Amino acid sequence: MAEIILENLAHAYAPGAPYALKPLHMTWRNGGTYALLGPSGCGKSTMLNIISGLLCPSEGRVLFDGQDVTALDTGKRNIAQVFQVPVIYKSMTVGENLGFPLVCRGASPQKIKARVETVAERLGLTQWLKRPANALTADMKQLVSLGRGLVREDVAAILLDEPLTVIDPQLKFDLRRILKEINEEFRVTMVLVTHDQTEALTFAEEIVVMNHGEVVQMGSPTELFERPATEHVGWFIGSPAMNFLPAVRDSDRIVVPGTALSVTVPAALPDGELKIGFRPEHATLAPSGGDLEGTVGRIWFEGMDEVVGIDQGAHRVKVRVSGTSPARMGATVAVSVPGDRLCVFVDGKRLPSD
Ligand SMILES: Nc1ncnc2c1ncn2[C@@H]1O[C@H](COP(=O)(O)OP(=O)(O)OP(=O)(O)O)[C@@H](O)[C@H]1O
Repeated sequence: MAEIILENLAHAYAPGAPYALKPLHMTWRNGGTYALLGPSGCGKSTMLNIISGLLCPSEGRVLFDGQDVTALDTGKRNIAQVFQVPVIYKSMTVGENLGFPLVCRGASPQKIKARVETVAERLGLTQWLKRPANALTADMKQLVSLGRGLVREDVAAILLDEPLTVIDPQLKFDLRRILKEINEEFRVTMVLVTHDQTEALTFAEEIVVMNHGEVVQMGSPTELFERPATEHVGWFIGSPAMNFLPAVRDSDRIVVPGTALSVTVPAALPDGELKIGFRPEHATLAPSGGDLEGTVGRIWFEGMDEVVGIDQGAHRVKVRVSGTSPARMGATVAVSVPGDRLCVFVDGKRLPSD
């Protein structure tokens, strides 16, 4: 288990090529759970491969518990990795697969047996231990891959590169729970790469949101939801996405024209395109009054809630309503948002409000 520091790290795949990973500096807590979240091509795998030692960064250093491991290859970093496609040794049984990392490190047969049994029990693999691993379904093979990552108690970190993609939805849910339980029990640092926000938000204590090779925000699920650093995070985290309405400065207020939505101009307001953003969860509907009025243009379900899309001028504002809303298509409705839930964005970046 290790604290991981990415010190002034950056990566370009060729001299003079644009950064695949733009310069960053961050510290990951010993025993923490982290998710690298972002769209395809944003640099998640580049960052994970630098941590695992598959890739040497073009700038900066990787430190495990203060030790510079930048030049060490994967085998010397004492990490466990689980990939998108299950990796199993076809000629071995499930039990032999699970125990293999311990065999390679010369552990005693008693130690291997005890540890394999513990991990197998955790993952629901006990009844399969003596079966050939090759006969398993893709789901089960991925469980074995995961189990091999967990069998060593001394690993610095477990790196999980989209390991749940091949897993069936119900098992996915169970596996996320199992991963969290394992983290709580063994306090091993875990890093999950995913492009699925639900996976990231339910697994990790801290999420690193990436876009175009840049870390745009690192924070807890609540921080990302309540205080998105950029418009991109507001769009990417939350379902439905945050509402954004164009705004203008009107003496000492920032206002959304044609509405009563407004925020006091902060002491320092940089020049740039202004928007006011708010979460659909923080808005409420009323028959009239409110901060803006519009026409109901769409209603759809999100789990147990209903989302009402209200057309206001050229914009559609989404309001999340618990249960079934009284709103009807084509009706005029009013939307209210508490002032402390409004966020101001300048050129896509949120102005700090606290
Ligand atoms: N070996 C390589 N050589 C050159 N460019 C690369 C290489 N690997 C990745 N890239 C580029 O680096 C950028 C980041 O890629 P990366 O694979 O890290 O993104 P990602 O977020 O993991 O994407 P995905 O979710 O699709 O795996 C992309 O523009 C990609 O084309």
